[in-house]
Amino acid sequence: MAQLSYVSGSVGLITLQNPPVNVLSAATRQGIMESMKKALNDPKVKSVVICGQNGVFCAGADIKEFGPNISGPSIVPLIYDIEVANKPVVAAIEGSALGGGLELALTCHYRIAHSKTRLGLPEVTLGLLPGAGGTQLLPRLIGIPASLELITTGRHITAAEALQLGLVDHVTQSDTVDSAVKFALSVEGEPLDSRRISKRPCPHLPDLDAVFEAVMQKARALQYSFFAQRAVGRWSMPSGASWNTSKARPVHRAAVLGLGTMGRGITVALAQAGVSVVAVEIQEKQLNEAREHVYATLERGAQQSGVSPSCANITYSHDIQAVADVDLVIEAVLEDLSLKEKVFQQLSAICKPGTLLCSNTSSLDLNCLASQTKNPELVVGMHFFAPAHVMKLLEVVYGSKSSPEAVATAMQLGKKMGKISVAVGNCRGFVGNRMLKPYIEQSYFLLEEGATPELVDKALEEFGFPMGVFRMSDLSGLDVGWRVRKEDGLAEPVGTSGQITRLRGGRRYSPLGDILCEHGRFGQKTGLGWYQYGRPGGRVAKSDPWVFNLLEEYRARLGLTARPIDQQEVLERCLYSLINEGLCILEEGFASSPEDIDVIYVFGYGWPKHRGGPMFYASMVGLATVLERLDHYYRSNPDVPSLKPCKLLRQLVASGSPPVHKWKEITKKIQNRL
Ligand SMILES: CCCCCCCC(=O)CC(=O)SCCNC(=O)CCNC(=O)[C@H](O)C(C)(C)COP(=O)(O)OP(=O)(O)OC[C@H]1O[C@@H](n2cnc3c(N)ncnc32)[C@H](O)[C@@H]1OP(=O)(O)O
Ligand SMILES: NC(=O)C1=CN([C@@H]2O[C@H](COP(=O)(O)OP(=O)(O)OC[C@H]3O[C@@H](n4cnc5c(N)ncnc54)[C@H](O)[C@@H]3O)[C@@H](O)[C@H]2O)C=CC1
Repeated sequence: MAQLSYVSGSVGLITLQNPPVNVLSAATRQGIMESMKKALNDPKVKSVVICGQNGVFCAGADIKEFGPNISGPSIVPLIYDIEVANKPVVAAIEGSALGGGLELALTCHYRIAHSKTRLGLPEVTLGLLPGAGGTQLLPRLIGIPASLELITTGRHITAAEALQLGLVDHVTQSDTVDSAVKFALSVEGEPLDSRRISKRPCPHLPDLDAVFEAVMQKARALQYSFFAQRAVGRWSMPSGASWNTSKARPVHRAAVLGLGTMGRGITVALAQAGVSVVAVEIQEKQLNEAREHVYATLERGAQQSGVSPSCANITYSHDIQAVADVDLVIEAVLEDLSLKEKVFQQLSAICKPGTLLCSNTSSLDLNCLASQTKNPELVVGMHFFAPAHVMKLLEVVYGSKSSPEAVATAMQLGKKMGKISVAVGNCRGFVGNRMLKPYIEQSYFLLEEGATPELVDKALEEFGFPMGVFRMSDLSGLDVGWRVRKEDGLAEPVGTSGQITRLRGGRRYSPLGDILCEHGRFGQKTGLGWYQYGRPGGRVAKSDPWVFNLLEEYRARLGLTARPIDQQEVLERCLYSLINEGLCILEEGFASSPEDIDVIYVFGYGWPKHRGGPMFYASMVGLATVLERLDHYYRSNPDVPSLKPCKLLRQLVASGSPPVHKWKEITKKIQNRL
């Protein structure tokens, strides 16, 4: 299971031979031990190279061997013997060096890796620690912060990253074993003391406590997130109705109305949950496309999960009368109030008594829709996120007349569809989109003041968002917000020579997003937005000089001088204004707990899970700090109301900044609406 051969006169080549991935089975460990012994005792051998057969170094311990009766030589003395060897030992790493495989490489005196190699300590994913030296050797080689990250996440890294970290000595594009043999020849006879990692001191870090505290905070945030995810199921409404006093109705048959982007995803998610669906679309072309799209998505999903597709459960129609006998309808027609009002009138007339009428609206007033029906208590919002069959989050929106039973039914259906459902009140943008508004607004203001989309996105991506605000806006389409701003009377044509006003209704307003849309730059779909994408539908964002010119001209037209803006300011302004809005929502009672808000942000908006969510993050940063910074920014921007710290934030700070799970005691006292 490990073979010793002799190459280039003085190199002993030990090849692990345990296909397919050369795991350290008992026989392989035995083989390595015996080959090492032979090579070290052989006077002809001046250096040793260890490699794996078939282009794979070693995938670690043989997981199949784990159990009470493990036999063969123990890995720790084996590894020790390699490190203390008095001839240089070089690891020739190809394919994978994982777990015990990487530990084996760490005991060698030198490491040469092929550029396509992946390295890592994935033990944590198996419920183990890298106990064969990994926890001790890696920090001595690459430092504590990088080791902590690799050990606690189990992340695999590329050879390029390993080289950058100092984990390998050299990366090659050519034959790894050849390179390692040449290298071994070049170091024969050289002193080895400095190459024995266990003999090195652990790198000194002046702020070691801070490093460990940051890791502990991450762990606390993940634990918080785990419980928050479960807490949202225990929903309550301002009336006092809650999950344990309200019974959900069974939903066997549901209808989806409007088979555009959202309706298709919702149809897929319902079918996958085993609910039979009546899918209704007025446009013949859209209906046919939707049928194909839904079928293909279900097929793909079934292939991946190994179950048979649920297409038999779906019937398609272009006639709204087809919804007459369903238990629940999810309306997903265009975002147009008069159209939706008409649709709700029709549904109320057609559906059998007791049918729940849900809307997927993202911004319209649910009470207006409910008022069009005979039974407004049966109307709730089911706000899915695109793509609806993938995204985990569902906001279940209750209007002023929604019955607890209707809310319970939508929550239960969401759960059945594999969603994390959060019950929220009916305010503009509900919870998630309402909080997004000040976040986006601040990012525009930062551009006016001197930032670039790249700078803002970098700060947010390094914070942990998968995409910064500008890349995200390009992905979801800039025209969507533009349409809403036009309807709200905010967006006015700017043109090239007209006067630009930056105050609307006494508030600061940035028309930058509107200017982009006036130029037909709607984001990825048009190939141009805050970045350029090469072609309509392109996905790779590249910096666009056109945007830089626009920003310069815009500032010049307004007499603004660009100033340096650092990442800290980006984070404070974008995140604290979003947090402030979340606290307003809590204060006003549109969300019943900080956990609800955090779950919405983690599962719907890419907030990094290891930072818990906006409310948890605020408490980690310190509510007093958030308050002080908001006060600071509001003083210099009195025309930006979203920077004005809300009452709840002041009260929380005045009460000694209690931990998140104690906020309810304070919010209960000041919730004054609904
Ligand atoms: C006292 C002695 C006790 C020792 C105690 C020391 C403690 C330790 O040292 C701790 C450890 O190493 S724990 C193991 C850590 N290593 C891993 O988690 C790597 C797991 N493997 C992979 O990621 C991929 O297979 C990999 C990326 C490597 C390759 O991916 P591919 O997609 O190319 O191939 P797969 O289809 O995944 O795998 C091919 C076949 O190999 C089997 N296999 C992979 N890793 C194994 C492993 N570590 N142990 C046992 N079998 C393993 C895999 O199951 C598959 O087999 P078949 O399903 O039969 O084809
Ligand atoms: N696109 C998104 O990312 C999200 C959209 N939403 C909301 O979902 C709803 C739908 O949005 P999209 O799917 O993006 O729109 P879309 O424009 O892709 O699809 C709407 C579909 O409704 C059809 N339709 C219009 N009137 C109809 C009627 N009377 N009966 C049956 N079908 C009718 C249209 O022909 C069209 O196919 C909107 O309220 C939107 O605000 C909610 C969350 C995210």
